[in-house]
Amino acid sequence: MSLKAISAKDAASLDKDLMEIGGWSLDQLMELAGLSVSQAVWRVHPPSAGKNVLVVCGPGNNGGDGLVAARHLAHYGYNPSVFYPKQGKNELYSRLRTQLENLSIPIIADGDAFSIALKETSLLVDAIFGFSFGGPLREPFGTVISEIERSSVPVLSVDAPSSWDIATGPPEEGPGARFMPSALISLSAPKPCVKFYSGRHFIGGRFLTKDIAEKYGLDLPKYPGIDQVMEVGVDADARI
Ligand SMILES: NC(=O)C1=CN([C@@H]2O[C@H](COP(=O)(O)OP(=O)(O)OC[C@H]3O[C@@H](n4cnc5c(N)ncnc54)[C@H](O)[C@@H]3O)[C@@H](O)[C@H]2O)[C@H](O)CC1
Ligand SMILES: [K+]
Repeated sequence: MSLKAISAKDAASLDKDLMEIGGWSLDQLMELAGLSVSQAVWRVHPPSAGKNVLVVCGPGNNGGDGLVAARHLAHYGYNPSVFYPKQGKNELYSRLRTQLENLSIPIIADGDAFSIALKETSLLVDAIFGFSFGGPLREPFGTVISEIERSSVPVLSVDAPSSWDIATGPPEEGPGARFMPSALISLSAPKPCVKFYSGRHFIGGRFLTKDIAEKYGLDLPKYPGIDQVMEVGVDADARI
């Protein structure tokens, strides 16, 4: 099956609609997004495949999804750790950090500790940037993406492969030019850059209503049963 993609501009507008018209708070959306991420992790990498999961979080809401996912992963029996080099400043992120600390989930901010954690993990969750990424990578993220590219650890990207332009995909050169995660979970709807992606593809964020899907011309995924994720297809799979 294929799902219609949503541009970065429309994705931001859809989130605004959910919050301003739909009665949602950001915490709620992020909780469901992060829950979906944790379920996608379980699908691609059950604990029997290795319990160490390194969640790399960026400074925005994509990073927030990663913080939520790390908490759920701990409750599922994984040993998550979080690399959070540029920590989001607002109260929402600070509450999410407290929740992780109360589960004794290590939160590291230092590049050397990240290099060590990368060698010890069996899966990396890329929650660095989502649909608001733009322009050349600013440090420390160029170095971080280069290290991830060089490593052989499988990667699940949240919403978009970090460093890829949301519309035009991987950069032609530099960090990210060879970045191809083995799994991707698109939230609400695939982003246009999914056409450059090959690997397992999931959709998550089970909160869209029929009205909002129609307003943005999106498909409502038919999630099976109580699942928060649905596998879309083995190959890049989106109509734009
Ligand atoms: N509807 C949903 O499914 C929901 C999805 N969510 C997630 O939110 C992100 C989008 O979050 P946003 O805060 O708008 O932006 P990002 O996290 O993508 O990044 C912003 C962050 O990154 C910095 N930045 C941007 N470009 C660069 C660069 N070139 N170099 C370095 N840093 C950069 C910028 O300064 C900001 O700090 C979406 O993708 C989903 O994952 C929500 O959870 C809610 C519901
Ligand atoms: K990402």
